[in-house]
Amino acid sequence: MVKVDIDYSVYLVTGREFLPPGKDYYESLEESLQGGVTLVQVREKDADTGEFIEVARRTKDVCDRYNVPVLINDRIDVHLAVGTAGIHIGQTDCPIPLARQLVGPDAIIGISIGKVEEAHKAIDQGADYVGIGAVWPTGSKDVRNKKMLGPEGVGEILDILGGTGIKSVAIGGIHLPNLAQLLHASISPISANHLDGIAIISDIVASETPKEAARALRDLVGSFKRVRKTLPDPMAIFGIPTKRDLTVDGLVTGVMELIRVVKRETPLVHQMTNTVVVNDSANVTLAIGASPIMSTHPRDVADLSPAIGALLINFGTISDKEGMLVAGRQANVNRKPIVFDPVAIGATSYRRETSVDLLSHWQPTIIKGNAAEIGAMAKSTEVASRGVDSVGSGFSDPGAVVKALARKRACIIVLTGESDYISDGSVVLKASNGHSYLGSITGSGCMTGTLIGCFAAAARLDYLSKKEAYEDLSQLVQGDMLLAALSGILVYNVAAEVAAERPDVKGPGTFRAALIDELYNLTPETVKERAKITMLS
Ligand SMILES: Cc1ncc(COP(=O)(O)OP(=O)(O)O)c(N)n1
Ligand SMILES: Cc1nc(C(=O)O)sc1CCOP(=O)(O)O
Repeated sequence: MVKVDIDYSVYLVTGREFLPPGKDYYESLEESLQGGVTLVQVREKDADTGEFIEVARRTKDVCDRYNVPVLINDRIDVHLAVGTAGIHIGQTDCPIPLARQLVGPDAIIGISIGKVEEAHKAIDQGADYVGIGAVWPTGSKDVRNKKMLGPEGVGEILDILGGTGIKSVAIGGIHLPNLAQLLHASISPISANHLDGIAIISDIVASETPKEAARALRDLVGSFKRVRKTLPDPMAIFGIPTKRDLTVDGLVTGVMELIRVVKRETPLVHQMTNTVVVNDSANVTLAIGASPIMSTHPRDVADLSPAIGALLINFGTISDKEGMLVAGRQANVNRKPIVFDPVAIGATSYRRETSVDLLSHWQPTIIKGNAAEIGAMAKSTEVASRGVDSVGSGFSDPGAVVKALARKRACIIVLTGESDYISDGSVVLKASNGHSYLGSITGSGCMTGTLIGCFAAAARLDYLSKKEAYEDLSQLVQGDMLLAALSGILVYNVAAEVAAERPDVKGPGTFRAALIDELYNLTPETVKERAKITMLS
């Protein structure tokens, strides 16, 4: 026997107990193979040995017709009796070295892991692949004694596996609506290693139409893997959406174009923001030519999602967490950019917990914060917070902080301050426009988040309007989100400079009104003339 070459893309773990009433197991299995399942594990928790062997044998007969390998869950004796491609074992099952002796060198051995230490052990012991879980809660297995990893936890484990040749699938609570989020957000921070596939019970087995369920999963995983393989920069977090001139001049030209796109397309920007700034946020949105909608009810936000261009979630006065959970999840499902503004996250444990909860439900595209907020997200002790403000002199190396956090969170990070720092995990930009009056009006940072949201919507629309563009279901967002973040920062700060120079501006009150006027009147050319950008890496 030779070790079979396995495609882990869509790995069906069987579960006869989860079939819809009246659905035959073998019929469901065959339909799922027709839909594109690439690997099958026979998992029988209640069958006695004879029944397990019979189910495994018939399962293998069906899978053989589709050239799809079969593995056996836990039971080496059943694998040996039926002659399947290998086994899947858990942490408390037969240890890998003994299993290897029993199954021989050519059988596939996969092991369940949920911790970094278990990943190291799987490497040392020569596993062929690992099943990383549980990603999310699931009704298919009692995982209450396990830590839910979330996509970020999966990414930490993927970094350990990077370069070892060991394949990886994620398991637990994976369904079509959260699949793009999982694939994107689990790209590992250091080596940009990504999942080879997903292991699924209920999304396929419990479906009345397993062929369609399997096909949708297969298309999405296939597309994701194809995009990753063809990236010019394999370390990039985002699939490169469009050609980009990565020079300061090129970026400024891109910002000028996005300013025009906002005015032309008037994107609808859904903002769940705090009560202090709702009115100002809506006004700055209108001033640059976008259209605001400030809805918060969970039912309302779900219905709105297909129509919006981008979503801003700012939890300055958290009163609508349910709505934020739903809105973010729907934005991921509909592939709309999400700007997350974790206002004063370091100030209270409730804010920290809420942030963890929100970010385990959906993947942000851009996180924007001041030094205290970004410091809290990066678990840095360099900067402390007082209410919504930062105290102290800031980070010693802000560029390194935003770059590392961008890789860890698989999103763009914007750090605001006297100078602003923006990173997509590869490039780091420093932008140094602005005026001290911005520190004297309330909600200044929140309005920056709003404008970044407007430009994120524009960047997506701009990309999708290009001749060569197509909507790729495996990409959480498309469009140049680094450029969107830079545009929001530049437009806001340049408008502030122009406003502050006006003779009628006497202090924060007149400045606030003048700022909205200058956002309204701002031209791409003025932004070009005044932009102070440095590329740090
Ligand atoms: C691909 C894959 N990953 C993980 C598991 C879980 O296996 P295990 O920990 O042995 O738990 P049981 O499946 O035996 O309940 C799996 N089966 N497949
Ligand atoms: C069998 C299994 N093992 C898990 C682990 O975390 O090791 S989670 C799980 C159940 C996966 O089922 P579903 O796709 O329906 O969520």
